Amino acid sequence: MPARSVPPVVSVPDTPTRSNTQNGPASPPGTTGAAGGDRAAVALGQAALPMSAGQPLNPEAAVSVRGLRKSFGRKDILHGLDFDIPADSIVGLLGRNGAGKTTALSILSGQDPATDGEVSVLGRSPFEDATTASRLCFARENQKYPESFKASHVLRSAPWFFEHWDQGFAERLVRMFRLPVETKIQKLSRGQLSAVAIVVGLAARAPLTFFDEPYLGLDATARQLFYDVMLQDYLEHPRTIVMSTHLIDEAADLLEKVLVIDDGRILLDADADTARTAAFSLSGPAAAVGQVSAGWTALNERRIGGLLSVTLAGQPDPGLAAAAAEHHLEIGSVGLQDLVAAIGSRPTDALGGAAAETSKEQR
Ligand SMILES: Nc1ncnc2c1ncn2[C@@H]1O[C@H](COP(=O)(O)OP(=O)(O)OP(=O)(O)O)[C@@H](O)[C@H]1O
Repeated sequence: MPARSVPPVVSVPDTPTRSNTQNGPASPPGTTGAAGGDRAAVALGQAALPMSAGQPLNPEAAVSVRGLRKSFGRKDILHGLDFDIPADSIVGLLGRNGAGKTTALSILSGQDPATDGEVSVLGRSPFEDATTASRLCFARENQKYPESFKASHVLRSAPWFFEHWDQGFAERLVRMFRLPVETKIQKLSRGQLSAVAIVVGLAARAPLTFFDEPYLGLDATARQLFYDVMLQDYLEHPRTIVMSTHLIDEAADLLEKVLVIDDGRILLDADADTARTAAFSLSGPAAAVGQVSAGWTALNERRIGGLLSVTLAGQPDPGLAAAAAEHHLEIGSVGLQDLVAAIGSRPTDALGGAAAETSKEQR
């Protein structure tokens, strides 16, 4: 049986990924002969797939991006992104190191020009636009400040930049994060620099806030404090918050929508609930896992000795559940972190290769 590369179900809408009729072995007990890839694509759903190109900008969205490209010299970093960020939501921009998250945020915040494409932020083109700049806050730990600046200077000057700045809230945050406001910023630890960014990002109450990995250097207690206080303040003062993060499971409960970016491409664009049910795991003896998962789209696999765990797109149907039970295989849920790791772990030009290899080895 020839191995076949499986198209990237998470980034190619409506593409059947495999058909048992064409490729697979006999259907496992309890399953039909219908294409598992179709099932998986349906289960991932349109809501989980990246937006298709060619749609007009969405005037209702806080951020609307079409065909966004960015190159540095000859190096292409963003390869034509299409996505919307709904107003009054908390959105996670998720992806591995070097995926292009900061590059995208720099463009959305107007600090960098796009190489190509359309970008609408709060209804305007953001690059070097003073109106947009006055309505957004880009909070990051490596923000540049004048050499002599202390956090107290930052907090005193913030009201000039942010119309909705809440000084009392800023002071409460300073106490919560134990920020030494009279120490020069240059002397602050990485965690304290993150705390400065968090205080500014939250107390600014900007209509649109970008947090770029806001937790760098923060201990677990401080990170939880940040998530709690952000959610509380967001509920009291709804606004649009976009947070790039690697610590996905920590932040998962906050997120209403997730955008997964990898190698400058959007791999997943989904509301968080859809993403949480976009995949499941199947584990047990490798041969049985291979047999039962044949026809399903494998996003990732882990092998330890003779045991295999595969992450499969979609949700288990009764046929798969029965086959898994018969072979004493374990079906598990896949959290957001694992889903992102699974879809981001495959080479972009070989998505599905792991699945094909898995199936091949079984035959
Ligand atoms: N000014 C620049 N010149 C050349 N290449 C750049 C520049 N800025 C970023 N890059 C490259 O663009 C790619 C994406 O970087 P970016 O910082 O956007 O990734 P990221 O997803 O934020 O990563 P991380 O999670 O590690 O912060 C990387 O390969 C990086 O080396």
